[in-house]
Amino acid sequence: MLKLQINNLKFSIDNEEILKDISFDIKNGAFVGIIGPNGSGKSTLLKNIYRVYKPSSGKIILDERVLSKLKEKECAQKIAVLAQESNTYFDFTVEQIVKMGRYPYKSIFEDYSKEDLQIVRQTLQKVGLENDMNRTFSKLSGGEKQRALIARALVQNADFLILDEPTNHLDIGYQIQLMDLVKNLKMTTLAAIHDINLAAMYCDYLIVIHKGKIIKVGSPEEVITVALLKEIFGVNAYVGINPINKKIQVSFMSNIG
Ligand SMILES: Nc1ncnc2c1ncn2[C@@H]1O[C@H](COP(=O)(O)OP(=O)(O)OP(=O)(O)O)[C@@H](O)[C@H]1O
Repeated sequence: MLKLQINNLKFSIDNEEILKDISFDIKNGAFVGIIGPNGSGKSTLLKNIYRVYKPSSGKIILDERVLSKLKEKECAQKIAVLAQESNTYFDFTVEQIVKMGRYPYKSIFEDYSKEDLQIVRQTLQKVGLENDMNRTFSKLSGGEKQRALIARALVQNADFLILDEPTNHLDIGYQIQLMDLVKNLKMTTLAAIHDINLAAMYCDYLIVIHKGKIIKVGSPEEVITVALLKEIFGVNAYVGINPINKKIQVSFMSNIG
C-alpha cells in the first residue's frame, strides 16, 4: 500500500518555479532519501509535504486522502517532522519540548494527562534521554538536541516521519546513532540527506533532485553512479561496495589530483 503519492507537484515563489512537475510514490514502511545539491529544492519539497508551503499545482495524497483537505491536528497525527536545526526551543527543558508533541491530541485548555506524561517518559527512554528530562535545550549537545526533537516527533504517534538533513552538525558517532534510531523505528520515512554514504547505507530507495526536477529514482545501487555524481555535484568519485555491509560506498576525489 502507498503512504504518499505526489502527482505533478509544482511550486513557485515570486514567479520563480522552484519545484517543476514532481511526481513520486512512497510505499508504506519504506525509508526514502532525497539527495541533490544545495538549492536543488529538497527542503522546499519537504515543506510542501508538511504544509509549510502550499503547492502551486498538483496533488499530494497521504494515506489515500488529499493532504490539503486534512485539518491541522489530523495532519499532525499523521506526519512528524524533524526540520533543520531550530533554536525555537532555547529555554525549554527536554521534557517540556517533548510534551509539546502531544498537542495534536489536546483541546485548547486541556492539560497533559498521566498517559501523556507516561508516553513522554517512555519515548525519552527510547532515545536515551531518560536522565536528561530537566535539562535546558540550549545546554544539550548537537546529538542530544536531535534526539530530543526526534522524541518530540515520536510522541505525536504519527506513522510518517519527515527529516530535513537530520545529521547536520553531528559528528559521525551521533550521525550513525541517530540514523540507527530512526531506522529501528520502522516508520515510513522521507529524509533529505546530504551525505551520500549515509543515504546509501540507510535508504531503501533514493530520489535525486536537481534544479527543482526529479532526475532519478531507484535503489542506492541503481542511483549512485560515477556519472550521476559528476552530473549533479560536478565531482569525481569512486563508487564501490563496502565488503562488510555490502552497501554502496563512495570516495570523492579532488579535482586537482
Ligand atoms: N522563502 C524563499 N524565498 C525565495 N526563494 C527561496 C525560498 N526558499 C527557498 N528558495 C529557493 O528555492 C531553491 C531551493 O531551495 P531549498 O532550500 O529547497 O534547497 P535545498 O535542496 O534544500 O538546499 P540545501 O541543500 O542548501 O539545504 C533555492 O534556489 C532557494 O534559494
